[in-house]
Amino acid sequence: MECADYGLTRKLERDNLNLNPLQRGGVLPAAARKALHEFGDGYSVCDYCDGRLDQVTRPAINCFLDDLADFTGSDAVRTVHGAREGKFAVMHALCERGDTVVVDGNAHYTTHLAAERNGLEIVEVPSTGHPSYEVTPEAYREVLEETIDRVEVKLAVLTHVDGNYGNLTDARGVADVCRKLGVPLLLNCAYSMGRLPVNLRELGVDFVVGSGHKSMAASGPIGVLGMRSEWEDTVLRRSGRHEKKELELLGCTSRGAPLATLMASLPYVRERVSRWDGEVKKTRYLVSELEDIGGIEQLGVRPKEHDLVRFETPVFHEIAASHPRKGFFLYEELKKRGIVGIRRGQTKWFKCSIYGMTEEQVQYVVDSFRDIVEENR
Ligand SMILES: Cc1ncc(COP(=O)(O)O)c(C=O)c1O
Repeated sequence: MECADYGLTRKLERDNLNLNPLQRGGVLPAAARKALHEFGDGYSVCDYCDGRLDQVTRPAINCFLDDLADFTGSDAVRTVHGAREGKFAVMHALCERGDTVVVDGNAHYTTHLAAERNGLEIVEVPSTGHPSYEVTPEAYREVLEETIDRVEVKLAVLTHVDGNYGNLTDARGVADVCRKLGVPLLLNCAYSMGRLPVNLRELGVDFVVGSGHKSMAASGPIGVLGMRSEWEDTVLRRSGRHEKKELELLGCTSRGAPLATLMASLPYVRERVSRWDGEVKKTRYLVSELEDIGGIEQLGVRPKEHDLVRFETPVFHEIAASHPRKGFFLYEELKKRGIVGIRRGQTKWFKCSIYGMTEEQVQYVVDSFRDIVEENR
């Protein structure tokens, strides 16, 4: 049945309240949906190209990149296919095979893969472990100093907000450490740029990467790579054969709808970032209400500084043990109430986000969890 049309519908996930953190920051506003339709054809932004994507004036990609540089506090900015491609490009430009990079213990798998594909050795800065899993500037300093005693460290990578616990790291603190030790720092902002204020200059980092489809209301795949001017010659160096083309970007990155949606969403994203404090407040409310039910506990740093929350949920695990639907009961009870995004069959823990929901919707989510516990305990 699904194979006939390849199952190309996501009505369930789109029309219900979706708690999956991955899905909350990439929802398109009306202007981006219009741009998606307008620029859906193949090379749709290339009608008036003179050889460089970042210099196209119709649509005004050149002006958009100036605005994006301003938005991220970068000297130079380019679009890439995703946060991972941004990390890969910087590692590729700065490092040789066999070089060493230092990354935090909460790094996303794509940081590891970018390093692995570049043939780099990874040294990890451990987190504090259960229950807060915090990565501190102090731990960063210790690992960097130890590593620098042995080998040259070509690059440090810090996950601004990680995808497991939603911990917001002290980027400025880590940047101070890196600057003192002479190591360039790339900040992975996949879960922050487009949700909360991120400014390369103010944070004192060398590079920022963002993810359009994760946190910037773009259809994707698309990402953002911002840098200080001193890295432009290295990261944006040109091809020997095709003098206009930037080598690390393989000439051009996204050439159509993903870029058009990112562009259309920038004014909306700029505005929503200014309301970040309200998002944090809603998330803290969710945590306090769910913990109040009993048998539900937030992991990660407290109080929350980001909308992604990981909960340990022994109460749901205990219910599952004697429930006729076993571990599937939670997914099914939520679905009955129009809530999706918690993995089927999973009851020991879950990750969720209420980013962008109204206060009424948040209250509905809270009440639903409370009812499910009361009706099944
Ligand atoms: C912290 C973090 N970094 C990077 C990524 C990957 O982003 P992209 O899909 O833009 O490469 C993710 C995606 O889940 C993430 O959570």
